[in-house]
Amino acid sequence: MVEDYRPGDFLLAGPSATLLATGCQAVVAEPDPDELVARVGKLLLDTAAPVAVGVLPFDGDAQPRLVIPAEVRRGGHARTGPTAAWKHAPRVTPIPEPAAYAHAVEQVVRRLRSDSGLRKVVLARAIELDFDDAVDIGSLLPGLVAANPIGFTYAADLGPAPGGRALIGASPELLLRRTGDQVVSNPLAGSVPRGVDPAADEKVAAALLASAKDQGEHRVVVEAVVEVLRPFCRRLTVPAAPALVKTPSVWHLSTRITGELIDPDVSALRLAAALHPTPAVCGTPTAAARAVIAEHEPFDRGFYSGVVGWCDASGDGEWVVAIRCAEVEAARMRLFAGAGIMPDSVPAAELAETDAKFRTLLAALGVAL
Ligand SMILES: C=C(O[C@H]1C=CC=C(C(=O)O)[C@@H]1O)C(=O)O
Repeated sequence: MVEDYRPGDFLLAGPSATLLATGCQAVVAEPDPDELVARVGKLLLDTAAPVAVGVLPFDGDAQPRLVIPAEVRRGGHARTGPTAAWKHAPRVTPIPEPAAYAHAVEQVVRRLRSDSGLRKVVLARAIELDFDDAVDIGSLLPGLVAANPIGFTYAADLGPAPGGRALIGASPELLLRRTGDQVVSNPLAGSVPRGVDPAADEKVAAALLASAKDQGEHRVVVEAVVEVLRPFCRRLTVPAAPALVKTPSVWHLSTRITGELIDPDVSALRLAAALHPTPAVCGTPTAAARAVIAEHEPFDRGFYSGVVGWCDASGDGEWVVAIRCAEVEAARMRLFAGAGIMPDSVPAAELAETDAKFRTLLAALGVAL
């Protein structure tokens, strides 16, 4: 099914299910979450479409893009495919330069140490890749799925632009899945680049699990997710300590939170909108962290660190955090990667972590930094 993706389609290929949506009956771009949920719900009933699909941006005032597709195909875990071979290396423009990012981390660390009200800020950087020819997203997706079997590979159309505009990525982070009255959220935070050989890899993973800085960085995310979900759930199960999960390039601390809804009419989209943005992509407290991000990131995040997924008329759905991704427009790709900054963060380590996060897409592109 992944091989059938065409520009303009929506794809979400996860560990157990794949969804490919084509065509467009309607678009909802309403930023107000309550209004968005209501409009999508009404359109799903009016059109009898099986699902709505799309993306919410990082910025709460910006327009989301949810689509009622014309046709939807669903299957199990996607089959894997070969990595695309790129003929020419792209021109690479970091935004900002790596040294400037490290400097910004240093300034945010200083701020976190002096402002007791601010606990965590996620600071991101971008890399622009300019190719000679328009990027063929369809040829990238099979390799991305193959390389990220436990993650969620996605491609979402971002609306009209000459040559199209899309968000593509492979996220390891499930924001929210609702199946009937059962909900699951699997926040990730606290990361380290994978080791170069098995022994080194084991060592960095053990160090991550033992790191007070990473445990603290993870804890604020779990606390925030629990605080949002608690009022909606009659039962919420939260493991006492995080587990380790790995992507091909990064180890993460991970907590799988499960719950049972009090009111099964609360949709997956409503819950995802309530959770977004968690401190895994923004910080704590949210408003203060947003302000620090606006001050230090020299670009608009757009849909990076937003939410991507689907929901149906019954309220079921699956929404993942839009990370390890790039916005693609014609021959240009803008890749994003962020890291959770804590008062004891080391700028060089956060820079290395974002480098490793970029590798999710760079590996699929066959591009080395
Ligand atoms: C913000 C990103 O990752 C988040 C998810 C997992 C681990 C993270 C971390 O350890 O900083 C981030 O919170 C990103 O990949 O751009």
